[in-house]
Amino acid sequence: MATSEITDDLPPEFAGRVSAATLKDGRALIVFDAAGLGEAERAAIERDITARLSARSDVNDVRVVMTAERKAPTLIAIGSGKGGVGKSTLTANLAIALARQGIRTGLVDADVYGPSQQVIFDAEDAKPDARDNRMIPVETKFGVRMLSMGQLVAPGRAIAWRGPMVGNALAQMIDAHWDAEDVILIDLPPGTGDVQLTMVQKYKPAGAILVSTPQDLALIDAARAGQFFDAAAVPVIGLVENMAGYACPHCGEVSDPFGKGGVEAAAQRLELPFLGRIPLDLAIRQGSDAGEPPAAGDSAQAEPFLSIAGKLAAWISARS
Ligand SMILES: Nc1ncnc2c1ncn2[C@@H]1O[C@H](COP(=O)(O)OP(=O)(O)OP(=O)(O)O)[C@@H](O)[C@H]1O
Repeated sequence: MATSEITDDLPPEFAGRVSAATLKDGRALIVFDAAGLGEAERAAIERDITARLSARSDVNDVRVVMTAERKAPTLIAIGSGKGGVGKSTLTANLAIALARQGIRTGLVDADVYGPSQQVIFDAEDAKPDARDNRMIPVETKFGVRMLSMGQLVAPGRAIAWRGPMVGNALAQMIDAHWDAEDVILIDLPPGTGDVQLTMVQKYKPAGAILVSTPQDLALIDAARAGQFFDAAAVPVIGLVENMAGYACPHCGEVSDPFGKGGVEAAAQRLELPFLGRIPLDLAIRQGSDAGEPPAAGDSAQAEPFLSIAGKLAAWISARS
């Protein structure tokens, strides 16, 4: 659906103030520059836009974002000491869970070595547009807009990038048109490399969440990543244990292939909050691979993500 078709339904005097108008899967998003307008006038315009667009048969949800007094979105980094521990899975599901709690959430996939968010979000073919030389995040069907390293380069090429290119790509994604978001989750590559350095030097996140499996080695690396954020004065919001407790789909018996409780014990030792435990569950992997992240549904697999998102939301609201 062409953008001009939704703006056609708005009064002509709004034209100069509408900085973005998109319609995807029935969800209309209008970003309105409300500079200089009073509270009552802004509210009246918001009501007017909502009423006009809701009247369309192809619209079932309208979001109007007034931009004049917007603060920059809160950046939250999701990191891990080593790869493959479920950082991307956690980031995607947390973003969706936050959005379900009414927090306008975006996602930046900065995992240069293995960007995977387009797959999880079922947005593999989406390519971001640009306006005023800045990228426009891609809409997804989960109410979370996103940008990914995987959208900037051909598959498999990113791994050859060197520091400055990585920093540049990160800058493009963070400086994009995040006009509609209050919070942006950043899926970092594992470890403490170029992306993390650029992040803390140029785009210091408000806080970081670290994810680890309960294995000793993963935990040692997670502690190291924690020290890195600590040294950069980025508060660690807490630790998440992933892939703990495997429930056999056949007999239901719960076993602990990587041990259990190690992350909670490590959090205690490091004097960091423990945010929750996500079981090793085939349905989580299958949902991610199929572009159906569990946090978007109401299955038991959604529950740990919703609970951790609730703690993150509380942390964010306590600091603002
Ligand atoms: N709790 C879980 N239960 C089952 N499978 C999981 C779970 N968490 C993650 N996975 C699966 O494990 C694999 C690795 O997860 P993911 O890509 O999220 O890890 P990562 O830490 O981001 O890895 P990388 O750093 O390599 O990108 C994926 O196939 C994912 O679907």
